[in-house]
Amino acid sequence: MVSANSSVAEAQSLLQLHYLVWIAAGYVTYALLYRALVYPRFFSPLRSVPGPSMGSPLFGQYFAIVKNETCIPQREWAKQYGPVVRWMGLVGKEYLVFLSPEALQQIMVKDWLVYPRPQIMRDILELVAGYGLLTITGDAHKQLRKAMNPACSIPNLMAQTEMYYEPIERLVEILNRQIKGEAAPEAGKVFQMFHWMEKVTLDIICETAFGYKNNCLHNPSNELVVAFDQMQKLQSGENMALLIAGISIPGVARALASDWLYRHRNLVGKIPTLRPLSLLIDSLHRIRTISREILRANTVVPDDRSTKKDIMSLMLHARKAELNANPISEAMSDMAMVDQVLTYLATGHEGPASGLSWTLWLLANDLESQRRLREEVTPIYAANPRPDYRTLKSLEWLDCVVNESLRVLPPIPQTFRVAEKTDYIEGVLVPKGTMINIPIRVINTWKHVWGEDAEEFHPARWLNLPKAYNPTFSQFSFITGPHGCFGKTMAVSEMKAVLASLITNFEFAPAYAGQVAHPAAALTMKPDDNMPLRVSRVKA
Ligand code: HEM
Repeated sequence: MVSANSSVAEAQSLLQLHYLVWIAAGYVTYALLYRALVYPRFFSPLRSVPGPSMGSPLFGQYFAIVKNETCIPQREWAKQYGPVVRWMGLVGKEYLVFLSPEALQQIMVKDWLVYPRPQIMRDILELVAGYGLLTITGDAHKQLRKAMNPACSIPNLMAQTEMYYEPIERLVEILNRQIKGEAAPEAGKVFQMFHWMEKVTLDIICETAFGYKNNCLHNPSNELVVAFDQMQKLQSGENMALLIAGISIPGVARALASDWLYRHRNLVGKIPTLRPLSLLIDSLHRIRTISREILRANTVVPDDRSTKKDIMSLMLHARKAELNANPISEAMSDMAMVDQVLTYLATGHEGPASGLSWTLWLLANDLESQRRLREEVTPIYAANPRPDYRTLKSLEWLDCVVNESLRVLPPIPQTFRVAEKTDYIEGVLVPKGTMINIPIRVINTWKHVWGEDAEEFHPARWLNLPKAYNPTFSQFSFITGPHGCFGKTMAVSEMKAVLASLITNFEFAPAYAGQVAHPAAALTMKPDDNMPLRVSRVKA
C-alpha cells in the first residue's frame, strides 16, 4: 500500500516537473519571439529610424556584418538611409549608427559616462589586453589615465623618438641583406610586409614602453611574434562569433586566461569547433608569460627625481607613491601590473603595424605620392639618419600621407558603446540598453564631408581641406574624449619615423599584377594575406 502511494506521488511530481519544463520552454520561446520579431517591429521607439530590413528573424543583419568586409554594409546603409541608421543584430538586438559630429560629441565626449564600452566588448578586450584603460571606466579610468598621461607628453615623446631608430635600422638592414641575396637584386624581392611591420612595432613598443630588448626582427621564433601571429590568424567573423558566444557565459573569459585551462588546452582542441579556442588559450598564455618576464626585468622603482617617463617607470612610480601614502592601500598588485603590460603590448603594436602596412600598400598603388614622399624625406635623412620628433612633425607631405592612410583604412575600423540610460541623440529617443555602433571607417569616408572621391586615397586633400571638415570628428581613427586613443601622438610619430626610413631606402610596388587588398578585421583591420609587396632598393 505504502509503495503504491509513493509511486503515485512520484508520478505526480514527475508530471509537475514535466509541466514546469514545458512552461519554462514556452516562456523562453515566447520571450525570444517577442524580442526577435514583435518588439522591434511593433513597439520599439527605434522602429521608425531608417535602416536596412530586419534581416533573418533570429540573426537580423548579423551575417551581412560578419561575412562582408568590415564596415562595408554600414557604409552602404549610410549612403542609402543617411547619417542615422538602425540595424538589427542577433535576436532583435538593435544597433544605432550616428555619423554627425554633434552626435559623436555627445556620445564620446559630453556624456561619455552614459555611453561606456559594452560589457561583452570589455570582456573580449580584457582577454587580450588585460584589466586596464581599455576595460575600465568612470573614476577608476580617470585615475589610471591621469597617472599614465605623462608617458605621452611631448618632452617624453621627443625622448622616445630616438629609441625608434635601433629597431628601424635593424629592419632596413634585414630588407637590404635579403634583397642583395636575390638572383636579380635589381628586381627587388617580395616581402610579407605586415609581418615585418608587426615585428618592428613590437620591438619599438617593448623598448620605448618597458625598456625591454625584444629583438623579434632577428628572431623568427620570438615568442611574442608567434603568439600575436597565432591570434591574428584566428581573427575571422566566425571565430569572433564563437568567442562572443563563449564569453557570454559567465566565468568563461576568466577561464580562458587561466593557467588551469592552459594545461588542459589539448583536450579543448580535440573538439573541432573549439580548436580556435585552444589556440587562443595558448597565445594568451605565451603573451602573459612574457609580460611577467618584462615586469620581472623592471623591478627597480625610479626615484622621484628620475627623468624616466616610459610607461613602465610611470606605473612603478604610481604604485610606490600609493603605497607610501597608504601602506595598507590596494595598490596595483603584480598581477594588475602584468595586465598593464598586456594593454600596452597589444595596443602599442597592433595599430601602428596595421597602419604602416596599409600606408605601404596605398603608396605601392600611388607611385606619384610615393615619389613625392621620397623627394621630401631623402634630404632630411641625408642630413641626419635619425630625424627627431619635431623634424618628423614638420614634414608636410609625410603628414598628408599618414593622415590620409589612417582616414581611408583605419587600423581600428569600428567600435561600440551602449546606452546606460534612456536619452535623446540627434532627436532620436534611444532606450537604455541600445547598442551604438561607431563605424570609424564610414565616418572617415563620409561623402558629405570628403566629397565624391571620399573612399579614394588622395593625400593632397589634406593641403586643401573641405569646408565641412571638422578637426575632431572627420578623421576619427583615434576617436576622441576620455576614452580616445592614449597613444595617438606616439603612434603617428612612430609611423612617420618607420615610413620615412623605408621610403628613403626602398621602392614599394604590388607583389603581382591585379593584386587586391583584403582587409580582415576582428578588433583591428589587417591585411589577411600579410600584405605581400615587392620591395627594391631606391635607384641612385
Ligand atoms: C595607428 C595606431 C593606433 C590607432 C589607429 C589607435 C586607435 C585607437 C582607438 C580607435 C581607440 C578607442 C577604442 C575604443 O574605444 O573602442 C584606442 C584606444 C586606446 N589606445 Fe590606441 N591606437 C593606435 C595606437 C596606439 C598606441 C601606439 C598605443 C600605446 C602606446 C595605444 C594605446 C591605446 C589605449 C591604452 C587605449 C584605451 C584608451 C582609454 O580607453 O582610455 N594606441 N586606440
